[in-house]
Amino acid sequence: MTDQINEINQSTDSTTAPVDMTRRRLLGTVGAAGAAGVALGATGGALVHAAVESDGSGSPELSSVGATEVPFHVKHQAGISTPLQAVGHLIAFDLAPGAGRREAAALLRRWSATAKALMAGEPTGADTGVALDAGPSSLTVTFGFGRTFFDRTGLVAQRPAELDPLPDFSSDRLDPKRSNGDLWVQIGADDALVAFHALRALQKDAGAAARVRWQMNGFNRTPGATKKPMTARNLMGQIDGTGNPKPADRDFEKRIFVPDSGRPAWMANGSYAVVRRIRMLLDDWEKVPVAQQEQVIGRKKANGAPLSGGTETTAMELDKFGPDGKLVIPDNAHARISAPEQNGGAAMLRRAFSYHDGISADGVPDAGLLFVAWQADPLRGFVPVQRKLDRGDALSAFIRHESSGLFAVPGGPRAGEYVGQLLLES
Ligand SMILES: C=CC1=C(C)c2cc3[nH]c(cc4nc(cc5[nH]c(cc1n2)c(C)c5CCC(=O)O)C(CCC(=O)O)=C4C)c(C)c3C=C
Ligand SMILES: [Fe+2]
Repeated sequence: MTDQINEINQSTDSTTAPVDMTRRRLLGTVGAAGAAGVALGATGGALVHAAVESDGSGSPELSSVGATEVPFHVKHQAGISTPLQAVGHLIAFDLAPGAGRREAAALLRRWSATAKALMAGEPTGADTGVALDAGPSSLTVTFGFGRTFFDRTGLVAQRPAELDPLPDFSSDRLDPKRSNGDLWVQIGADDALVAFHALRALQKDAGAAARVRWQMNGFNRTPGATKKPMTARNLMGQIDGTGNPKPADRDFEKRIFVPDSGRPAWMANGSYAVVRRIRMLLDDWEKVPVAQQEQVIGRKKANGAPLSGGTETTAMELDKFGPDGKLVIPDNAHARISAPEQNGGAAMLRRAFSYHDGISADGVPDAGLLFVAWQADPLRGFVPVQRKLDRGDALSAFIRHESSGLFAVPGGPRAGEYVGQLLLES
């Protein structure tokens, strides 16, 4: 068994190329989810692995989540339908004064080369050594363009209408300094050092061309931490991600990605990311009895099952009444209001990270959700749902939207190309 090569196709996502584990020579593979090691995350899958590796030195090495590699050259950029990782960094950049299209093209070329190397577990030119010893750890780096990018680069004619500003919502408490940005980078990895290493490398690549506008750091449960595969929990303790469109759904591609023939042409196979930093008012939430918390969401806290009965994956019965004559899933329950059938089919892929930035000046936890919603068109995904939530969601008493961004994320680069090449060389 010493030289056995285990190839495991981690992906439950038909739109993402298989994750490559061939670079590790494994003695054995023992997944917490069983030999195939497939676990459900918020987006429908997260690999759990624990394995013993021999490097020929006689000392066995533990090789676990670190061995998993997500490919860079794929139809859709990695980090959209990729299983949710344990660590995330979201960073927005503004082009520096004087930097235009030429500088932006050079930057995206540098960023793409760095992302490709790091996602393969390879060092970069001036490597800091922070990620030495670790494998790729499911690292993904995803790049997007904000509305202002097109003004700065003289590419307004190429700007998609989908990047029109999001409407104002009555419950918004947005900080403009932590909102929007010319460029957006999402980093995800199952190892914090690997994620930090990528973050530093990409920040250095920015050089004189772009400056960090804002940065947010998030996390999720570590793959393998639960006994069996589970959807993620958020900092309110709820199972969060159950109702997400699944890659196996017939209309998944259509809902989440711009078609191959879509317009503008440079956005073919791309997607639009709505990013909201949503503070959770945890001191208030944690005083609410669990039964009442469940009424707020419309699902059981322990297992995510709808209040109408069944298990996590049972469909909600929105018309079911209890013996008291009341709807068992209240009419202001978050899961009811946000359900596609209540919103003309509007759906999005929610791929969030939790965040915790300590205690804020007012003495309460600065913690919540780095909400990232993916869709082919924000006007048929996030916007109608948030409009409805804004009008009467029971959850709104316990959350506060503090920043917002909307980014056009082009399709994955073909071999030899960099991300956004079709736009920048159009
Ligand atoms: C505008 C979109 C949404 C925002 C903003 C949002 C914030 C938010 N949600 C939770 C917790 C849960 N959300 C759940 C379901 C759910 N939420 C949205 C949309 C937004 N949520 C959708 C489309 C759905 C799915 C509805 C469905 O198809 O049934 C759930 C239930 C479990 C699940 O399906 O994921 C929870 C829990 C928080 C804490 C939050 C802001 C901090
Ligand atoms: Fe939600």
